[in-house]
Amino acid sequence: MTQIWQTAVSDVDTKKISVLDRILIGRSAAMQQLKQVLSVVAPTEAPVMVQGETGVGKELVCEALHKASGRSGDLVAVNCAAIPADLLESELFGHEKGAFTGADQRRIGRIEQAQGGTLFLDEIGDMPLALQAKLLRVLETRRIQRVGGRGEIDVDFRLVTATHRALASDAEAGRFRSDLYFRINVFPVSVPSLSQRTDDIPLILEAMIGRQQDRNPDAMPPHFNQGALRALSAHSWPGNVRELRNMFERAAVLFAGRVVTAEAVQNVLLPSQGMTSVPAEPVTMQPTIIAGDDQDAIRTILEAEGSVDMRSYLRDIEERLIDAALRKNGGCVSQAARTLRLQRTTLIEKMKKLSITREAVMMN
Ligand SMILES: Nc1ncnc2c1ncn2[C@@H]1O[C@H](COP(=O)(O)OP(=O)(O)OP(=O)(O)O)[C@@H](O)[C@H]1O
Repeated sequence: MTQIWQTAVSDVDTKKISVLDRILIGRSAAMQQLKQVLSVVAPTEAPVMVQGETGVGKELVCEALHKASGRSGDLVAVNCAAIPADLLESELFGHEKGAFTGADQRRIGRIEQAQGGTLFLDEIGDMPLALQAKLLRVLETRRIQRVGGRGEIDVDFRLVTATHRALASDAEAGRFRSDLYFRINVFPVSVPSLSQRTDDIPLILEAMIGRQQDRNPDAMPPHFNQGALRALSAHSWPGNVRELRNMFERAAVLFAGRVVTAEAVQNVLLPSQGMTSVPAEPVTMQPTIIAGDDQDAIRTILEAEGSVDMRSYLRDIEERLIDAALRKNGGCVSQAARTLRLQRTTLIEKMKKLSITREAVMMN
């Protein structure tokens, strides 16, 4: 940390740190440094660009930043890569009734919804160039015009962005507007990868067990012994905390109420070295690949245990797919249903049955 930063963070607000601690689990040096930086920048209006590998917790950092900001409005998240380019403008800016075929009523866009709060533009590197120009204008004038609207509306929101792309090189190559890049990259924040903070794994697992018990107080959590924790620390975690969460969800089904050993980690929970096959977004994979991945684990567990609770296993897979589809589509149930190739009503029924709400999914 530079001298300037040391001076800035020496006076951090402990209340803000505790808000950040509740959301961002981890006491490693890398996480503590990140939380100190966030506590300084949270109450300001500076646009923040969150950088980091896939699954590292960029969206969670945005949530933490919003909660610690003291802003009274909502946190509104838009995944620019998940919304078709031709719909993104009206999603962000809203539209007036009759603005285009199918616009049978006025719709308030996400930017207006973030009034007084925080607008999180995830995967901003995937935003079409024409829309980038419109966003730049909003950031400069703090006004928007709904699609098909005449008047301008004042907007007050804090912008947080994230991307998996190398935006600086995209800007140099003309794939991303460099003026917008400089406007949004006022405060870059880098989230450390899980392999840089393996000390945090036990705490994160503890939090996951706590969350599982909140959801289902009768669930018997798996217990990771010291050997298992050492095996988890030695793993390379290319999918970061999302990969850890997926591993935990397997453990919760396959080792409910039982001890997880190093052997179980290596042979069942993280069977291939490096685990490069772990999906960043399980929902984007073909069903046969999901089945293939889990098949090895199921075969091993059947050999070791003689049985597996099929209903609970299938329920877990359904929950994971619905969770991932809702996240991928920014909480929109109709789009999530399309992603899962289900009728909207079927998805709603399944969500009710599994006690999944889009609000809970988007908050986690
Ligand atoms: N420090 C943490 N403590 C607890 N859970 C975490 C932490 N960091 C990430 N997670 C969990 O890991 C999962 C992935 O996090 P998130 O979606 O924020 O990652 P991301 O960096 O935005 O991923 P992507 O680049 O793919 O969009 C989420 O379930 C999140 O709750």
